Amino acid sequence: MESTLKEMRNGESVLDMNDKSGVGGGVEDVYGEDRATEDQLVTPWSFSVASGYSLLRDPRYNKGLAFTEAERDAHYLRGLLPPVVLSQDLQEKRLMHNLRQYKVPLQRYIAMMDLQERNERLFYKLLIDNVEELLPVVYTPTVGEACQKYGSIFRRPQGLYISLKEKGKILEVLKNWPERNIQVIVVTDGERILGLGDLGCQGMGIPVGKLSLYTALGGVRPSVCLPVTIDVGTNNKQLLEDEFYIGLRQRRATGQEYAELLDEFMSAVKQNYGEKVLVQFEDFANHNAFELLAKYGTTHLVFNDDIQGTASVVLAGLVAALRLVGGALADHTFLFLGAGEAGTGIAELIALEISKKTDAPLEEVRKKIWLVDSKGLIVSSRKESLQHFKKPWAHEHEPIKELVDVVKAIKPTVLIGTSGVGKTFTKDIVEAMASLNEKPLILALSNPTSQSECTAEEAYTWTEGRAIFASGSPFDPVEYDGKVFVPGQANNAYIFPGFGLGLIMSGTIRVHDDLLLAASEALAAQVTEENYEKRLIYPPFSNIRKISANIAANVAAKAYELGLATRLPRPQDLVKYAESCMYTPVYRHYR
Ligand SMILES: O=C([O-])CC(=O)C(=O)O
Ligand SMILES: [Mg+2]
Repeated sequence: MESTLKEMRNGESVLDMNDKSGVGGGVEDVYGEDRATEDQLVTPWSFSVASGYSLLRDPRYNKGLAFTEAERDAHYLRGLLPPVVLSQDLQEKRLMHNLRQYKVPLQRYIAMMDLQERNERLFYKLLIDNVEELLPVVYTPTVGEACQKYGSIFRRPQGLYISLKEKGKILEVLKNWPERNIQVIVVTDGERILGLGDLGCQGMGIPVGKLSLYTALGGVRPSVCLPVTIDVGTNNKQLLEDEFYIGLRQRRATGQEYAELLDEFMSAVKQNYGEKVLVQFEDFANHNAFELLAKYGTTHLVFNDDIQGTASVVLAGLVAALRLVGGALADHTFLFLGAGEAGTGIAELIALEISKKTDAPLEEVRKKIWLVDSKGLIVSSRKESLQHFKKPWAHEHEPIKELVDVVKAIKPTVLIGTSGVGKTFTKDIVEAMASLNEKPLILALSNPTSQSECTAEEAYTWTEGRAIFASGSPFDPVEYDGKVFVPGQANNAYIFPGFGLGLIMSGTIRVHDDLLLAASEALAAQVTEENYEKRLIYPPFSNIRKISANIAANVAAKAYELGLATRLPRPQDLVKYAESCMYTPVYRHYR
């Protein structure tokens, strides 16, 4: 009862299908999709071609009520569907209507995940066409709550789970995944999920969500994306006692045991997918995040979104904000609350940018950037007891404990929150910023919304409408004194999809800091006059596919310039090329 399912491409541009180096490239199989070449197909099981009943249950090919009469005849679907044939647009309208009936964000999340598992193209069509409405559902902030409750809302598994039980067998585990041609992996060990802490194995929501954005915002096709959660246990007592917890019920393995599992994973990835697969580290705890990036940065194509992606997006916002506050970056004084991955990552990229622009040595430039951690202002007298990533920021100053006193002493023009702790920019702190600056620049970056250092409304009201504000999680526009201010979302979702697309489409083999600067520059260039009028320092997400194409092009251009790109010859028009590589979610016709 098997039919051969062939797709006629309906206007979607697909990369040169015989060129495995391209985005989603590979060899066409009966699906008209790209699977691996024969010699790569060393699977423990074999593919079968879906038709009839199983076609309806294959989310990658299912179209539900949109199967045409001819398709219903050719693929044994007669009688398995009610008589009506709907257009994809009408399916979208119906689903959006249903989704809006749910008042509880988590219900919307579950409905979206169900759709992803049922009809992938329709899922991406909804997400792309309604990006501003649905981003907060499949991503920050709702994804945070979903991870907290992942065990009880668990339905079909998504992504690949690699736990201590799989030690010694990780290569085999990778081969269990149905796709051979993988180009982007997002991996977490769940130890620091957003600002919510250790969620263990339930952190899987994060790689799944991030990769949905790779496809929706960056146009990387879903079949080449692989979400991975490494489960080495959790130190979250509540989860360990939760009868619905889905992970290993033990405390976290550390030290050599941890390092060995990660090492086996990284080797298996390279062995199975080659050296051009991008591995994005997400939501690891500080110590591991910095170590893994340093360890694998020279041997693999790795990117830490929380350190590098966040840095690039924040730098873009700061550069854009100069249009509103005036001066050059070098004229500003920066103060961070939080000296972890995001804080030190952003600080370092700002310093690098200023140093390149002014020819001043990095050590000099760093002196205008101050960081506060849980013990207060980081100063040189603390140097011995500091973790290595904080040391560059230990400047000469007397110790100060309270943030409000630090603000008064350092007199920053820019205040950035990256501590993962909510409500820490209190009224007195924001007022102190307002008394020091005509237009105080305040970024409350911690996620999800519950961990935001202050709300948009607080930032505008406490500064009498003078603040330039952006936040990691989305806030609605705020009306103050007859004016409407639109807070920007300084979220790495602006950067990583386009950044990853740029790396993949150029066959780049290593991430370099200059590529992050190229991404920032491209993002900042997308902010328009109309945005600035609303005090917005990021372009709206509704234009994200165009923004991503521009980021991808600028990143690829820099990679070619640095000799890191292996896809030759270099395409002439990189923006056009990026656009031509992007996945579109319109249905294909099956013959
Ligand atoms: O997921 C987000 O919204 C941004 C991010 O990487 C984090 O907060 O860890
Ligand atoms: Mg993250």
